[in-house]
Amino acid sequence: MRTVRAPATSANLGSGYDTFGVALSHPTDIVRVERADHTTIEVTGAGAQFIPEDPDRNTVDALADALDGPAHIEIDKGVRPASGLGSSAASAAGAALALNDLYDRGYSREELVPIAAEGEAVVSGAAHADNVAPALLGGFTIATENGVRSIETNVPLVACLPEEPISTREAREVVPTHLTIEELVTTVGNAATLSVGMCRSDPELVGAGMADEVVTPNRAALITGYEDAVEAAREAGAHGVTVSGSGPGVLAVCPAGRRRAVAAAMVEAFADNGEDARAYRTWTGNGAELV
Ligand SMILES: Nc1ncnc2c1ncn2[C@@H]1O[C@H](COP(=O)(O)OP(=O)(O)OP(=O)(O)O)[C@@H](O)[C@H]1O
Ligand SMILES: N[C@@H](CCO)C(=O)O
Repeated sequence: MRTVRAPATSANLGSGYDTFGVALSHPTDIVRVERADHTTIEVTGAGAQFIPEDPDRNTVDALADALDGPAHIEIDKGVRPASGLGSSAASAAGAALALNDLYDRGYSREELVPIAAEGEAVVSGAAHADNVAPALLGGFTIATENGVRSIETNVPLVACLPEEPISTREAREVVPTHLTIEELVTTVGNAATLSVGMCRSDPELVGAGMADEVVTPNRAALITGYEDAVEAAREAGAHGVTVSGSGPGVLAVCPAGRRRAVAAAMVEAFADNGEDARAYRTWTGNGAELV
């Protein structure tokens, strides 16, 4: 038996669609694996009622196949599904690390990233690695088709989750398929600024680099109360605010001492729009770990 704690993650960070991701210090999923003749899955915890235990529809079965490691897999969800905090990726990363160790497959964490990304394809239709990369490696990650890069960083964050779920599959349908050269230039500048900010653990630079006018506005339109939440967070001291992953979660970066105020302001703004929301005061964190 192996047990892994795997973190929530936030992908895109505005300017890094399908590329950037960060691990959050909490919430986390706990994944337990035990050798078995064939794979079975048991899910408990946050939003468990919305997560299929049928192996063909759960992210973790693809990993048991890829690692040739049939197992009874117990997932205790701390990361609510369809929230924008990489719920499916937390389970996939946790199962990948646990099965790799249980069956002594010897893959490095970097090598496990594309394997875990295949689990994402089961739920979103695309094997994007921007959640599984930080869930496995921790810190800030840049996932491209040429591989994944990661750096340790220390940035205060608030993740606010409205109740109304949004599925990644549906949110990918509103992403534009083309952009202008002006939009490309602006996006490159913002993404580079954000990367420098992460390298320096500088929340102000990270916040500036989160700006995005290409993907984020279309995603934001799916989230009731988004504009008000952004405005409230900024008034409370946030340096930058964006859609977390495919939403409906909203991610704010702020000075460490402003997290409580930013969290309260966002929850109140959603409530004013008739949306229940909860906020996590968190930091960039570590990747999945055996416990
Ligand atoms: N182990 C799992 N954990 C969570 N969700 C799962 C799992 N296996 C399958 N799913 C399904 O995946 C969907 C949630 O994944 P989705 O990518 O939409 O959300 P997310 O991972 O919270 O968000 P995001 O990727 O935008 O951060 C739900 O439909 C859920 O039933
Ligand atoms: N990059 C992905 C993250 C969500 O899984 C998206 O925005 O669709």
